[in-house]
Amino acid sequence: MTDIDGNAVAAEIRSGVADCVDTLTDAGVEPALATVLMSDDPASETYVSMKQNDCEEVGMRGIHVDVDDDAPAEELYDTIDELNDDPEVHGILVQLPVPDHVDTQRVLRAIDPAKDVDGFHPENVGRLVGGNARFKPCTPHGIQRLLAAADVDPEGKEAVVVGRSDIVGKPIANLLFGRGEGGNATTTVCHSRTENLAEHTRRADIVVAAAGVPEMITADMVSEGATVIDVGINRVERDGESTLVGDVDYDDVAGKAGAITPVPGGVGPMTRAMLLYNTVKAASEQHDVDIDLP
Ligand SMILES: Nc1nc(=O)c2c([nH]1)NC[C@@H]1CN(c3ccc(C(=O)N[C@@H](CCC(=O)O)C(=O)O)cc3)C=[N+]21
Repeated sequence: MTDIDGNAVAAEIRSGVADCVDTLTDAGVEPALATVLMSDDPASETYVSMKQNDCEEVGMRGIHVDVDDDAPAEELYDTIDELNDDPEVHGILVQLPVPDHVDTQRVLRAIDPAKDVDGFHPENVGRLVGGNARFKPCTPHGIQRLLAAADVDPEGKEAVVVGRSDIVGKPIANLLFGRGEGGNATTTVCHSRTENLAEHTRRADIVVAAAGVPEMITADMVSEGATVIDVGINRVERDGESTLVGDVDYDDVAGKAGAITPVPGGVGPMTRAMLLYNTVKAASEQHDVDIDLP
């Protein structure tokens, strides 16, 4: 079994992004990512600060806006409008989830599609489904890069996605069955109402676990030599301590899989790297500066 090292692949992407930042800066464009947080959840705070640290590492400008979690929803919509109108901001990410009194769909529609580096605006979702993506959503794009790094070409293979979320399950399925590099797999999407899940996953050459259920994928559910991509980030109590586990029972599955992504150090760092990638892409398109994307 090979571990697919997300930290290493992400570091390569960041290095390529840093070169793009230099090219843009030389052309007089200082690429900038704005993160917006309307939550007091400590995990969300951690993720946003990691994204800001990533910006710093590649020499990109990072702007952070905090909106009080019990402020009126209008305050978030106004913040987004201001960032849309600011020509020095190229990418906007509103950390999800937002509080219950805020309409998530309205937030996603409010972001200028040209600055929508998450790829969640309906226009960008439509383009992805139409096979003409502007910004590939960060986690699915990161997964494609991890498969490529592990020399796994999905073309003609059986891929099974477990989970049908808008941010991972749906877009990764579209990329896996779609035409183009990293696609052309025969793709099945399983979810909470799937009967005989294991029958599906056992047929898979590639399993993408994105259900949000801690360690639900066990060795009996995967075929010998399969590639297993673990998208889960679940904080659980183990022996009185809080630890991070994926949707895959790593210790069980590692002995059977051909290649597997660990948690942490697999998909997570790739999600963040592809966010930087989308931000330099956004800046290059907004200012018509050619860059060599990694
Ligand atoms: N608009 C929006 N876009 C997102 O992309 C988005 C979001 N909202 N809301 C929350 C989820 C979650 N997410 C993660 C990204 C990286 C790690 C990550 O880098 N994890 C590290 C370690 C994490 C740790 O130690 O806690 C790893 O897996 O190695 C985790 C979680 C992005 N999300």
